[in-house]
Amino acid sequence: MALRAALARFSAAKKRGTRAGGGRCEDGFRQETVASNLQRLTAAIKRQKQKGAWPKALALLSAAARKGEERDLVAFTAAADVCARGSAWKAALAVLKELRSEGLAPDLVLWCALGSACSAAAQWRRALHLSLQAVREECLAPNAFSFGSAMSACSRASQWDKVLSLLEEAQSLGLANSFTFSSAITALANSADSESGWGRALCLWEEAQNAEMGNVVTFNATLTALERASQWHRACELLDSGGIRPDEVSYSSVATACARWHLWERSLALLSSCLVRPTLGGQSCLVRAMGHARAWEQALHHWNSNGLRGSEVSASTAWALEVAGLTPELRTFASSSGRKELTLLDFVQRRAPRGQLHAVLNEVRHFARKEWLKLAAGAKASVLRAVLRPGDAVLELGCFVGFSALLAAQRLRQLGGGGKVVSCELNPVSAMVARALIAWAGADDEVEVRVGLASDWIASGQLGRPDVVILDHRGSRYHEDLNALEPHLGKGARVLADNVLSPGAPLFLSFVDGRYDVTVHEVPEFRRKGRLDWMLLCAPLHRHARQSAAPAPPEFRELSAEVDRLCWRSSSAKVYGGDWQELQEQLEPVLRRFADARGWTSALSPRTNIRSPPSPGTRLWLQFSIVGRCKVSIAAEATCVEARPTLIRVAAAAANGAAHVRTESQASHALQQLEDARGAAQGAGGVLVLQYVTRPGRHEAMGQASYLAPARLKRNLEESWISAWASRNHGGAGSSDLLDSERTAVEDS
Ligand SMILES: C[S@@+](CC[C@H](N)C(=O)[O-])C[C@H]1O[C@@H](n2cnc3c(N)ncnc32)[C@H](O)[C@@H]1O
Repeated sequence: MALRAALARFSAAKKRGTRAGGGRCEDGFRQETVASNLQRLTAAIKRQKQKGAWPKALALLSAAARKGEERDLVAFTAAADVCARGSAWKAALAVLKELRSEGLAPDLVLWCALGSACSAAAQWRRALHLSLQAVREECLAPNAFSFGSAMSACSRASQWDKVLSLLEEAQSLGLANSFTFSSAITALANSADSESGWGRALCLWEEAQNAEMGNVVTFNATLTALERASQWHRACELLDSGGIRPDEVSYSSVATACARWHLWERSLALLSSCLVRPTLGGQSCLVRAMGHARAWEQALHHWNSNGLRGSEVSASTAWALEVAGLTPELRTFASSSGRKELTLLDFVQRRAPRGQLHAVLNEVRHFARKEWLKLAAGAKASVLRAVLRPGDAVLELGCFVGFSALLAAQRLRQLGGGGKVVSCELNPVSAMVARALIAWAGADDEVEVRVGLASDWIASGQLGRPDVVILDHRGSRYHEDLNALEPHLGKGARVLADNVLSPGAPLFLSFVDGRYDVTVHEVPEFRRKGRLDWMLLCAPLHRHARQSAAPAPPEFRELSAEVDRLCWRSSSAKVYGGDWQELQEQLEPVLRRFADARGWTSALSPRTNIRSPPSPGTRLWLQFSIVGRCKVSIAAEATCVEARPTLIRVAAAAANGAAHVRTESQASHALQQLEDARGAAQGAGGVLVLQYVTRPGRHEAMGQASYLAPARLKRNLEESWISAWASRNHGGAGSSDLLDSERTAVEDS
């Protein structure tokens, strides 16, 4: 509005100037400058949208304010749009605040942008409020777009009941359109109950058609609902019904529906009749269907003749060959990404002597200290090692470059040899590097890497009967893949799931409840200062004690969708640290409550055989760094509160301990004490599970000091000491204003 007013003033001034003989008056010149500054500012902000670079957009707004330049509703709306693209809902709300402080009032377009920002960040309640309620509070009337935006937010969060009631409301207000119908049908397609939702989706599609509100987007949403519910014949019928001209998405959905039933010939015919290039997802499904039918020649031909090199279809093609017993040259299927993995291979081969497994592992760790790699190293490696028993058949989902697979092989050797590790990896470059490293380490008899989706390998029935399953691929898939694996699990099987707390696997946590005996190991994340993670060790309960899997709570589904979204986004674009932190702050209390209520969090040390456990009440000298939220180093006297053959649990007072470590000499003194404690623990032949108490009676995060090597201990201690100092002096992260992390990011940018 302000921009429109400015432009109106500008053109009036211009007209006056023309009538006065063509010369510009001073006021006209000023108006022109204002208008052109505004245009420039808005254009600069809009340029950030593609990358979702919201800190830059906010910085541009701030810079304009600093220079005393005018900012109007259009510029603020553009900034909110960029925030929506970057899923930065807090930043979007900051834009609203700033707009109001300028004396401007938001319009419907801005409310929709704010709603979209919340929707993109899986904040569906906020999105609903901003798109509809807040609009009404401002005495504005929501339009069809407001409803569509609210519905798509609820749909993304799997709130399908809410979506359907919003559709009814929109219909009663005469505001339903193709967008609202598409949102409702998409919600049904995404519903956990898609098996029964497809009928409802078809009805809505007919309703939309009758009201002349059906378009290709609504049509495709209906096809997707049918595809997800495995209704391939109904999907084919709808495609042929002639109501709408199908596009590449329509063909790909139906082809995917057929491919799910391994009807690859039908799927191929559909994709071939599509005039535009079918989606990569559809082609990937087709090639996988060919793989399941062992039609590897057709898979290879399709991949070759459709120019699919370097695309996501490559992994499926490589899998189709491997599952048929062939060993394709993985380099052919590798895309250009994977520079880091190839550099790692070169690094290790230059430094570790061939055939020395131990040296290879060390060099991978060494490399990971310079360039971050997503490895289960450090304390996680100790948990992994402790789970293994002599002769175990290990199945790992998520091999990456083979670090944890090699660790498992090393442990099996230490346990007397025998056993085997099979590890699945989706990415051909990572799988290729893993194979090369395994061969270099001389462990190719013990470790086998399979390229392709874990679910495809499980469905192929070629993974044997594992004793130990390591889940380290994609948190949102753990429960489905484990469910498919269950019939193949050996007696006394153990399942070790990594990354359950960070980035998080809420659906898995819900899946194992009542079906597995669960222990949570809380461990520091490798090379991620201050971040704790959970490794879950799960043993299947006896058939009679086992409950059938209950549907996950809605909150868990929402959180899982958000974790997936951030992980997905981080593979192709920058995800700001604040976004991860915010997600973690939402996720952690929910998962902790769930695990605490079931008594899973009383961490059990996986190491067994403590020869002479101290009796309860014994005093032990301890020091350890708490790498959780509090970020304090502790040098403390502790009391043994429990001792079992597998565990020594101690309690220490954090406040006392923290006070000890203020100077460097105190830090080194504390380090010495920690070394003593470590020695004491090892002397007893066991593992210390350390607890600290922040409030009397309240036990929180645990660390496992005796797992840590002295050099690492020293680093941890010093780092934690510094951060403890920083948080004491600067107020700490926990108490910060809602928008602090965004502000910092803006300043950084
Ligand atoms: C965290 S890394 C694994 C790290 C490895 N376990 C280690 O500690 O050395 C996860 C890997 O899983 C792979 N992945 C993701 N989804 C997958 C799937 N559905 N099937 C197989 N591998 C998958 C990714 O490509 C990635 O390399």
